Amino acid sequence: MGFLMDGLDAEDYDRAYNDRDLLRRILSYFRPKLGAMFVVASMIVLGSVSQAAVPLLVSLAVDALADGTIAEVGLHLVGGTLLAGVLGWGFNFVRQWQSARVTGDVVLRLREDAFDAVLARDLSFYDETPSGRIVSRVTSDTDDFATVSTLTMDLISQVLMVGFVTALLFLRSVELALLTMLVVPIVVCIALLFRRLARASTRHAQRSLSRVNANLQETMGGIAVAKNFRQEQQVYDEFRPINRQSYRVTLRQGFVFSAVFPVLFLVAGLATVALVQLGGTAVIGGGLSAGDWYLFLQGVALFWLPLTSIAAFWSQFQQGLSASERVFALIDAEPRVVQTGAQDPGRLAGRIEFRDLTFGYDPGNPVLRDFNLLIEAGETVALVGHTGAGKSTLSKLITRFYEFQQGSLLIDGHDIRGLDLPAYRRQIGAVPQAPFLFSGTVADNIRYPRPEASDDDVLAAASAVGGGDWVDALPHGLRTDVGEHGRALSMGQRQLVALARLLIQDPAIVVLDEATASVDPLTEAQIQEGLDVVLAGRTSIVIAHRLSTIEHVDRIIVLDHGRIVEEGDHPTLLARGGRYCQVYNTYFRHQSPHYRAGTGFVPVSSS
Ligand SMILES: Nc1ncnc2c1ncn2[C@@H]1O[C@H](COP(=O)(O)OP(=O)(O)OP(=O)(O)O)[C@@H](O)[C@H]1O
Repeated sequence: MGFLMDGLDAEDYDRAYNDRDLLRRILSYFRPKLGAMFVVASMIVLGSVSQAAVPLLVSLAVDALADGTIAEVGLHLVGGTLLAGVLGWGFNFVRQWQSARVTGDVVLRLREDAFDAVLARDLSFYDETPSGRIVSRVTSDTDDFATVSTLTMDLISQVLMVGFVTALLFLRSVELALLTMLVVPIVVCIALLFRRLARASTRHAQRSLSRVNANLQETMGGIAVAKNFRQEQQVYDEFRPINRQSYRVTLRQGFVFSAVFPVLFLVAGLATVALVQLGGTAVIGGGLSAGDWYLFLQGVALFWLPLTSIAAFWSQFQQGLSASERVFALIDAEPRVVQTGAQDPGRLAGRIEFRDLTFGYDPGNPVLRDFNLLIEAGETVALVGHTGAGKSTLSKLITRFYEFQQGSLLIDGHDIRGLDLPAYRRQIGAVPQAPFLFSGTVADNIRYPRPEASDDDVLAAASAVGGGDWVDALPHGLRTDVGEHGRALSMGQRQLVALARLLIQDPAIVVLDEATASVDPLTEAQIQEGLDVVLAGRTSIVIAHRLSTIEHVDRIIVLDHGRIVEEGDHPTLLARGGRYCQVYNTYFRHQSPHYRAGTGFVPVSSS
């Protein structure tokens, strides 16, 4: 059991809604479709009446046969039965057509809402939630929700049908009708019990499916790495138990669902036997006509079918309910980054001040503790330090992707929490180590932050970066297709596109994570020139990996375990022989053009 449920826990943002809230929420999606739903409801009523009319007409025919009047009424009854059948088909057709439209529109809106919610989530949400699980919520869960609405319409139609048949049965024989009704509480109890089991097993099945999706998504994302290291077998070994778990959980769900039917059929079978016996005796004794008896037996079948399918309906209904619960939880997830105001920052000068700031991805385990740092407007600062020192963390706080727990972060003297976030972010140019390019042309990607930028603007930006020679080297210049994730361009070219994109954005603050991937010397020179152009006149925070960068910045900040252990410019820090020199010896020394293996160490004082 433990293994069966491994990894099927709820996500952090999952929540359980009570049935009433959930239904109210679902209904809010149907409210705009009231007109079409009215048509569907009318069709359901008319369809159920015409369906119930058929056995009634046949029972009249049986009575007419018994009392010899069939010759007079036969034709009418045949015509009536035919008409009821044709009308029933027509009503059903209109109902299906309209309900498909209602369902389609509702799912469309729900999926849009879910997608909007996904886009609105903070970066921390993506750190914690595998993307496959998110995809699963936006796609298959909204589909399951669609099933609920289709089934709900079916259920209403079934309930109406049961209502009509019950009325008919009571009209014919109160005793037999009461006997039939006796079984209803038993069926309802079974259905209710089943409802609980179904909901739990359905929830597990959905979670296990989203685990499969998440694993697939990650595998596809890292397939190149896996193949490089010949780790296909390991990837397969990881996938296998997750897939098998999904199989087992789904099987369990199937078992729960199928267990209910035999029980229901047994109850129905026993009731039918009793009715045949009692009804037959009544006909022989003359208390009931043959037609009525026929109507009863037909009626029981008509009566049982909806009841059993109502019980079976719970399974999918529960599936849809827990799916909608999952989608609503995604939509309602609380943002972690909370703005207390929406002050227009205007054009930023770019002064950044961390004041006694404490932050941890896990609040109980801070990465930065009472951290203080002042970066003046227009200053270029390089962050260096060993891996895990907190360099990226600083940049993520400046871009406001994460919420800090204590202290303050001031931008031009204003609390970052009080700024209009979209307006602030528009003035932050963030360049990750491996710049992400969207499918499209080089020009499309450069234009990305400002879609209305003219071709001349784009060309000017591209030319300003590294002299623009790199554009000529592309097969179709700016119209070159970059392929999925920019795969058609070299890493160096992608970086140049990202720099040109920054120029179009014209941010006040640039946060740049320098690429560690080595590029050829020409591209390296182009990137360096591009950087000089892009960073000029802006506040720049560079997570530095290149010697040429640290040699030219205004100030180097050496971080260690979330603390500033040294700061100053390159020559000063080198002369000091402190922590910077250790970092230099490890990461930058070998990038010197005069480097020979085992040489270039700067002395580090022992203190
Ligand atoms: N998304 C995250 N969730 C939890 N912990 C994280 C997350 N990102 C970073 N950390 C932790 O925070 C600490 C600082 O990480 P950070 O990424 O800022 O270091 P860094 O100096 O940028 O390292 P690198 O040079 O390797 O990128 C590390 O201990 C790291 O394990």
